[in-house]
Amino acid sequence: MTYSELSEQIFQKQSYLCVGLDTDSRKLPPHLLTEADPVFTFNKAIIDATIDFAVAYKPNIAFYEAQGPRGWESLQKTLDYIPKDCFTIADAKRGDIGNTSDLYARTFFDPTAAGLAFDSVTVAPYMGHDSVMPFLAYKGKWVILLALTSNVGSADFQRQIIGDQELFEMVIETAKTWAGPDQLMFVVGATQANELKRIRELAPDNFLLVPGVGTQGGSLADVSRLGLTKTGGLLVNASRSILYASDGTDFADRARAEAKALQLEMAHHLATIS
Ligand SMILES: O=C(O)c1cc(=O)[nH]c(=O)n1[C@@H]1O[C@H](COP(=O)(O)O)[C@@H](O)[C@H]1O
Repeated sequence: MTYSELSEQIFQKQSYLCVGLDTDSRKLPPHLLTEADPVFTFNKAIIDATIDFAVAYKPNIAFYEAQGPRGWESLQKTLDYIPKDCFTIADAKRGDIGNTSDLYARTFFDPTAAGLAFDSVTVAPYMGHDSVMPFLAYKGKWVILLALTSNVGSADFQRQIIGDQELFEMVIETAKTWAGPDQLMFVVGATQANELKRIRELAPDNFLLVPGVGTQGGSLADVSRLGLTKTGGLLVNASRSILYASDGTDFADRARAEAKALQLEMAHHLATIS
């Protein structure tokens, strides 16, 4: 999906919601456990329930890998089920020496080589340019680079001062020389809204993937006020607050209500940008 197609979807759906498919087999509604593939059955119901309100879906790969080969199968079926006009994110947080990153990129981008057909993958910047380039070699695919993450440990390295800037600022400035906003997004945690003004100065045109609203307590209002741009420029993720709103037979209805509430607030914020 291109930058302008993603932007169009946001204005069409009046939403920049990304539903995080962090499907934990231990948290599934009990009545689904007799299904042949409970994880896929759950994901299918969540996608059906939220599709009117979401522009993106982000399966976190850990939840699937932890299930062994069955998990990978559930992931493949889930990706195939997501409508093609939605942006898809493999939240894998990969990055390694070049030849290894090359295989990670194949895993998430190249169905002709037994891989998956995601639009994007999350990548850790720590190993530098040659660990990121193999992902960027796939034209039409996106790298979503960790900049300032939502967790407390983000202070350990990302907030350290190097020269006259913090490490996450250096990551953004340097990575911008590797690819344009048509292929590169940055992850900024919703819990880091105070830094969004500075981040928008450094990256005015890049999409930001912002996880951490809902269960982690980030504010959608603050993120939207400081992060929205004329093209949208944001994908705000919520996982647990949508997926596990209920573990009863009403789980999909409750997930839909959570997603709808976020979308309604997003429509309101979109109306404030001209
Ligand atoms: O890259 C991410 O998506 C990510 C980065 C970050 O800084 N914080 C963060 O929570 N995430 C992911 O976003 C999702 C957040 O889930 P909830 O807190 O349940 O909404 C999880 O899949 C996390 O792995």
